[in-house]
Amino acid sequence: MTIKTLAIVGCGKLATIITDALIEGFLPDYQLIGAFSRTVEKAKHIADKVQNAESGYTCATCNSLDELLALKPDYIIETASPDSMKALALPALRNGSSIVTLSIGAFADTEFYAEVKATARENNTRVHLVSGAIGGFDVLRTVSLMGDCTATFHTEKGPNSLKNTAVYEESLQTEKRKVFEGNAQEAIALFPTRVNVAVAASLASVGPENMKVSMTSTPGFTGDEHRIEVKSDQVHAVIDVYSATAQIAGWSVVNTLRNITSPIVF
Ligand SMILES: NC(=O)C1=CN([C@@H]2O[C@H](COP(=O)(O)OP(=O)(O)OC[C@H]3O[C@@H](n4cnc5c(N)ncnc54)[C@H](OP(=O)(O)O)[C@@H]3O)[C@@H](O)[C@H]2O)C=CC1
Ligand SMILES: O=C([O-])CC(=O)C(=O)O
Repeated sequence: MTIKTLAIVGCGKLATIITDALIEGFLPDYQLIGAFSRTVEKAKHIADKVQNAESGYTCATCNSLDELLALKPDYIIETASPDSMKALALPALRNGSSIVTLSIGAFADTEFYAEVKATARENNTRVHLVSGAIGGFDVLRTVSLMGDCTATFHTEKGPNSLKNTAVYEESLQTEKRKVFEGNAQEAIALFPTRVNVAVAASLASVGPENMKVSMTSTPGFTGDEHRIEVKSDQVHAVIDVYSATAQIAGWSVVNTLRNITSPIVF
């Protein structure tokens, strides 16, 4: 197996988990050669981790996306935001870099999604939508291939994780309430970095316009509880995932990268 090169865009909490996993030996088929983030110190923090691990190669702190693209990485890990994914996807694919992304909400824009698919195909590159804080893409995709089906996504969060969103009110600290009902496109428009999972599940099944999404705020609730349900005339599948923190999303990138180079593919 030849070594694949990686670069990371968006050097926050999840990028740190992925970098630490690489340093700890979970990604032996990869070298992390570049990091870029809105705040350059954060990119430097990631690059320094790799340098300090004496990995025998250089990880560059990039001052712009163009600088990162110039490194011609085989894979770009996107752990920034749906907006940043929108800005980098087409230039990265045209550059010959495949993408592993957590900000799947970017693909709620169906025109953009179609353009990304066409560009990846033209450039012999791929976009990997990681399972993130959920799972079950296999069953969602399989059931939707078999014929008509319906799919719903419900998420439960604590009020503190809704602060700085349009639905937040102090009363949520004491009252349990449904704070959102709509489709996956409407959900990601209202919560741009909190329901990437709903868009991901919709793309794996009925599409962002047809996925019914709801969100409940529960006082004192810690973490996220996601329930995805897909129903057809033959199959009824329920996928429940509770996570106390978003760490599972970082590890899902590690899992996807391992799958890419593994002789056995899940
Ligand atoms: N699919 C899933 O299950 C999940 C997906 N996510 C997605 O992953 C992303 C990362 O999560 P997390 O690590 O917790 O978030 P953090 O806020 O810890 O890290 C994101 C980093 O990306 C940087 N950033 C933001 N926008 C840009 C941009 N346009 N260009 C370059 N850098 C940028 C931020 O910079 P600065 O420091 O300057 O703010 C920050 O350092 C989330 O925004 C969300 O979209 C998260 C959880 C689950
Ligand atoms: O962490 C989660 O449960 C989900 C999340 O932030 C996202 O999908 O963007």
